Amino acid sequence: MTELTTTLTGYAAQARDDAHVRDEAAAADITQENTFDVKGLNLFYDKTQALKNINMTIKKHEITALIGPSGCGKSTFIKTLNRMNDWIENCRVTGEILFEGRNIYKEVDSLALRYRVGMVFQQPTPFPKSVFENIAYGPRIQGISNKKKLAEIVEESMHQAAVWDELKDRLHESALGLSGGQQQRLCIARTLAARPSVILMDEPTSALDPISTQKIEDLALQLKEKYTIVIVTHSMQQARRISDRTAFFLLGELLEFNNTVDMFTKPANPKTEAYITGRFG
Ligand SMILES: Nc1ncnc2c1ncn2[C@@H]1O[C@H](COP(=O)(O)OP(=O)(O)OP(=O)(O)O)[C@@H](O)[C@H]1O
Repeated sequence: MTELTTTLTGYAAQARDDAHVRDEAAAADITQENTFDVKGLNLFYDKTQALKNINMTIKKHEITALIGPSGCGKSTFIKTLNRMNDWIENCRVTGEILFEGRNIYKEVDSLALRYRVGMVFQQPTPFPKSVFENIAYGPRIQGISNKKKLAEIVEESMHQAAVWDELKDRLHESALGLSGGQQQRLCIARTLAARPSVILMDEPTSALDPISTQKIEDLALQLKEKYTIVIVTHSMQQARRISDRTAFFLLGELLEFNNTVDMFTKPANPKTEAYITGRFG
């Protein structure tokens, strides 16, 4: 099974046991200015420490880019934001992550959190189902069965993911027949259909051609009006083009975190400068 299939199967199983979490998700405090406040976060895989004392604020309706060389902890960090690391054996977290003011390990149910904090992966991961059923999957496991309502959610999500015009006549075709770029926007539509307030994107364009990449970047810029976006990227150009703030990770530490313009024009740390100018990594 792919990581995403495992994730959604996990959602479905929990959803059956745990219907009350929808109410909890809806009750989240949307008046908070910061989406995430990360305080003294450490993460260990067995005895290996992958994240070291991370302190970071992720602001609402901004795009925050996570950059750094391979193995520095970007994916590990982004997955802590919706507790996807819970499924990794021997993974231990200390410190605090507040989501909209509430501690995600103490005050928020993990399923409720994942409804609010959706994730898009590096490789598009459509299910072997129709375009429509891919997007309706999340709402269905959240308990929505009314056909008209499902059709509305599918259409709205596809509009938001800028894929409606291209795919409205292919709703009942297999999603596996779509191009990689269409599949990735379909996966974004599927994420949006679960009504999140945050979209986590882990290298969402690394498997795509330049035109599809540009479509996803344009889409991210549109989506930040309604959502908070966190994106892992190996592309300095992409971080510069679309993000409001950039976080530079090195060997599990957050070495520098600043607004993107300042980070790229006057980095404070010589190691940041060396990385963003391509001198290592
Ligand atoms: N499930 C795991 N078990 C043990 N160690 C892990 C696990 N996942 C990641 N690591 C280790 O944690 C460190 C950070 O990995 P992570 O995947 O977060 O880095 P990254 O910055 O996203 O890298 P890349 O850019 O190559 O994707 C690495 O040393 C990695 O080997």
